[in-house]
Amino acid sequence: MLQLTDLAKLYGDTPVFDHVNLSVAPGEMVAVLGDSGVGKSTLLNCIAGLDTPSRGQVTLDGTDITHLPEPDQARWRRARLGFVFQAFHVLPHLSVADNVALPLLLQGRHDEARVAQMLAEVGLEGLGERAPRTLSGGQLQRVAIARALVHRPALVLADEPTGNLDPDTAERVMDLLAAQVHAQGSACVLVTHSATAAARADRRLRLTRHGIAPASEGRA
Ligand SMILES: Nc1ncnc2c1ncn2[C@@H]1O[C@H](COP(=O)(O)OP(=O)(O)OP(=O)(O)O)[C@@H](O)[C@H]1O
Repeated sequence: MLQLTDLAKLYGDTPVFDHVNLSVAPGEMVAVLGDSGVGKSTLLNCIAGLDTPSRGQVTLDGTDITHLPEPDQARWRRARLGFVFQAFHVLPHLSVADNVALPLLLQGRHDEARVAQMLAEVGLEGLGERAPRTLSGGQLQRVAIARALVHRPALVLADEPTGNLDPDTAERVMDLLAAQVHAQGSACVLVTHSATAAARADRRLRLTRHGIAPASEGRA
């Protein structure tokens, strides 16, 4: 269970966001919508420990991430977190399979069967030896999803994962992400501008300067 308690990020006296309270259950996908610049990416980075909140707490399964010393936080990220980005961030000099294997290798684990299973789950069976540059955008995002989930993380953070994809591919990628998150029981926070992508989430919330609240339907 992911828990954000009274989380705030300020620059000087100016809040980007404040009073963010949120619980995300295992296997639940929550979409965070909000105007451009309201701090959605900053919120994800604060949850991941890549940015420091000015106030409040992030806990995952009872562990307070916000106040872990950096080496422990990095270990926590490697073991418990999967991240999917808009720009895929697939490493160009590694094969597709080696990209997917990366989170396992960073923990000193070799598990070819698990990598093959993930490639099959995202519909990339047989493409493991290919170089990323030979794949389409939709296929690259499938690689990124397989990589984000291969180590069975408790928490998956997705920042505009369909932002670089055409509408049909975006729908298929979101179906895949939602199915994987549900099947593996990971809590997932999805940041998106896309109403279609947000529709795949179990809940939709809107981030404002003053907090986070259920999004009114019909407004992305
Ligand atoms: N050093 C800084 N000083 C003051 N404000 C900053 C600083 N760095 C970032 N900001 C502000 O923090 C806000 C958060 O930006 P962020 O990228 O998280 O928003 P976003 O909701 O993800 O935007 P978008 O939807 O456009 O990607 C922005 O309004 C930005 O201007």
